[in-house]
Amino acid sequence: MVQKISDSVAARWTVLIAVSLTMMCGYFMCDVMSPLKTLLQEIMGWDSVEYGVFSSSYGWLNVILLMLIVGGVILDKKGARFTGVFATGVMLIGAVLKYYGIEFIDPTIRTTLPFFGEMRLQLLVTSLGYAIFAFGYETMGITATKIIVRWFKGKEMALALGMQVAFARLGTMLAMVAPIPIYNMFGKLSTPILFCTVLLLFGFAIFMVFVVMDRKLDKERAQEALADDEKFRFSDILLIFRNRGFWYIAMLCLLFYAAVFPFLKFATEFMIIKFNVNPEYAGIIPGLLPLGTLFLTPLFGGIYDKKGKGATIMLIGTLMLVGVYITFSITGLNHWLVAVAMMIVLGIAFSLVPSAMWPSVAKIIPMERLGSAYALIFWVQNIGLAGVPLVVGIVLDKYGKVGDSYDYTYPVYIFLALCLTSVIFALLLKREDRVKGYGLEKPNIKK
Ligand SMILES: C[C@H](N)C(=O)N[C@@H](CCCCN)C(=O)O
Repeated sequence: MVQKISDSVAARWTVLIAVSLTMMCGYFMCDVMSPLKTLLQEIMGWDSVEYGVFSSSYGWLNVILLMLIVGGVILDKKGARFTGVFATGVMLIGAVLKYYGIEFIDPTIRTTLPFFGEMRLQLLVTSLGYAIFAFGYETMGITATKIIVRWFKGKEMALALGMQVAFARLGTMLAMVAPIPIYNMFGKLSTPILFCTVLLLFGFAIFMVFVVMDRKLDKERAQEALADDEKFRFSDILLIFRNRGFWYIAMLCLLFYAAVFPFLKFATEFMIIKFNVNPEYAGIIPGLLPLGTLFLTPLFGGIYDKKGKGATIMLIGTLMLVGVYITFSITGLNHWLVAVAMMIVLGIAFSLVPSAMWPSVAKIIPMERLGSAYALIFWVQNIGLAGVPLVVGIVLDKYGKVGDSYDYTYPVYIFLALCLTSVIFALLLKREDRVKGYGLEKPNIKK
């Protein structure tokens, strides 16, 4: 008897690896500029506000123009194969524009824009590139999540989602560790971006493996005449909006991620200033964060699959993050070993919450609305990812300037406030689960 592709362990893990590799390349590109903040300042003359504007351009299309929601609708209407190819193509276009901005535009040329006023042309073009990239990247993120749920539901779903996040962290780790050595080797700020762009091309090619396999799965499902559980209806969005559990998890996602990813954008400089780490190696300490999550996210995902306790896992993760920022806020604690220890704790927290959060969405929202639900959650989350770096950049510039350097006290308070609020939403989610019986505390694998 020929084995069905939907039952094949090898097939679903091949799909997972292909999709995860594509995403990994995206994660590399997403944070490649973070370790270069100080160099952007020294070589191009960008200040912290300009760096904040660049980082917040992540949300220009996704949040302000609602393109991320459009991405979710495209996914639910056109399917994962089309959307994945489209999104990866968009990432590539954005990456090329970002490279062009840094490599070819003279940083002293200024331009005037309605609303924005006067700004560097280089900053504008690079930010536009980043905004376009972010649209493709986030759309690919929801696509990858839906693909994994489709191939793994009722099986090792949290482990698979955890593995995808692990690959993603590998991309972030590369972004923390590789740009400065690449810059030192070639002497150009644009070379790390070029390097990522070439990797993205590789990611595009590898996604085709998924396309081929998913076509086979579609044929098989058509023969079995499965229900049209993946058709999108606009009324679905309203149903999602009315779900309180959805809002708790979306708010938790917004606050928790806003306390981690935007911190990474400043982490290299923070290590240099607060912990006196040599700038040459300063990217290595934040690079420890993704390194830990690489192994722990699938581990915690596996625990959730087998033992449950999803809501508790998220609560513990948020509490650990609070501990990290309290430690960062203590003035006298500035030995580099403290930084290393806190990055490890942050890594554990950053494994706990995502490992339980993403599979939990699939327990709160039914499959046919999942693409839109993930898109909405990503949209809410993007408000923080785009807004917090801008706020931090402005706060640093206005209140943190100490000569040529910065005092990070207020930014640390901002991150602390975010994770303290995330604890409240983790508690609310746990209570809602008890009331509504979503099964967040139950295992994912059905016996
Ligand atoms: C940044 C992106 N919107 C995001 O939230 N990524 C998550 C992973 C979500 C997908 C899980 N399959 C992350 O933790 O990086």
